[in-house]
Amino acid sequence: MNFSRSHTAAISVEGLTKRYGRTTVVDQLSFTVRSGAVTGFFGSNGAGKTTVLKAVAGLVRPTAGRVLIQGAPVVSDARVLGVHIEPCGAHPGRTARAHLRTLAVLAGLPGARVGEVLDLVGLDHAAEVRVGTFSLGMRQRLGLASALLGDPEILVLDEPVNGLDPQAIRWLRTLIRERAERGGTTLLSSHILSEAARTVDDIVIIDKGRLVRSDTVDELSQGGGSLEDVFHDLTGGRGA
Ligand SMILES: Nc1ncnc2c1ncn2[C@@H]1O[C@H](COP(=O)(O)OP(=O)(O)OP(=O)(O)O)[C@@H](O)[C@H]1O
Repeated sequence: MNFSRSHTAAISVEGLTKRYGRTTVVDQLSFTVRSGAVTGFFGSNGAGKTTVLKAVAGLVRPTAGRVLIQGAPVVSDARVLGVHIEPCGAHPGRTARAHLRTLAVLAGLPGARVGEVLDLVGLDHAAEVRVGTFSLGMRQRLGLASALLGDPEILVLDEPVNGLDPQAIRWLRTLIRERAERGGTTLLSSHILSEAARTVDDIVIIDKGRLVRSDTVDELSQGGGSLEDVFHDLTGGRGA
């Protein structure tokens, strides 16, 4: 099914600030994620990416500022927003199928969707296996399955290729690009800049919780630099 193409930004982060005690981890951050585009979200370790993605998902309450999803305050409709941020929250003693079934019931989604997403992420053979025995890559696949349950218009993924084997990385890239062809929006963080550069349309780079660059990949490449070069220039070579 195609997603409705809206002129509104899929996600607007407006003056987002998050402090833990006296430490400011996200500092007046503003950026938008275009509807129907794939946006890569980059920053060094500890730059604040996961905190921002959690705020987008409604899992972290901003100290100041706000996040809008399709122009409205944070939503919990699995058909609009699907999120995968590790840990995926599955009880180690439950099977993958039981975990997804519970999520489907809570989200009001048809039970048949569970088998579909297990197939989609290549976990059909492990559906009855307890999650506690899963490898990192299998946990990532389960997290992706959870996020994809509602075939959401907007997908938010925190380092989704972490732990995936080369076939799975290629599969995920194809899935994200096919979603974009249907008008689906994806915001993903990654440290693997060369892989991300093959997948994304737009980039957002943060450093110490602040925006340092928001651009399209086309504009970036017109400047002559690779994503990796630009990242290292803007973050002082601290590594992705
Ligand atoms: N619940 C919390 N309480 C206190 N500090 C926190 C909390 N969550 C995150 N932080 C701190 O906020 C900063 C940003 O963390 P965050 O996980 O958002 O960074 P990141 O860019 O995702 O890093 P990485 O690339 O290493 O995953 C870090 O210094 C982290 O220690």
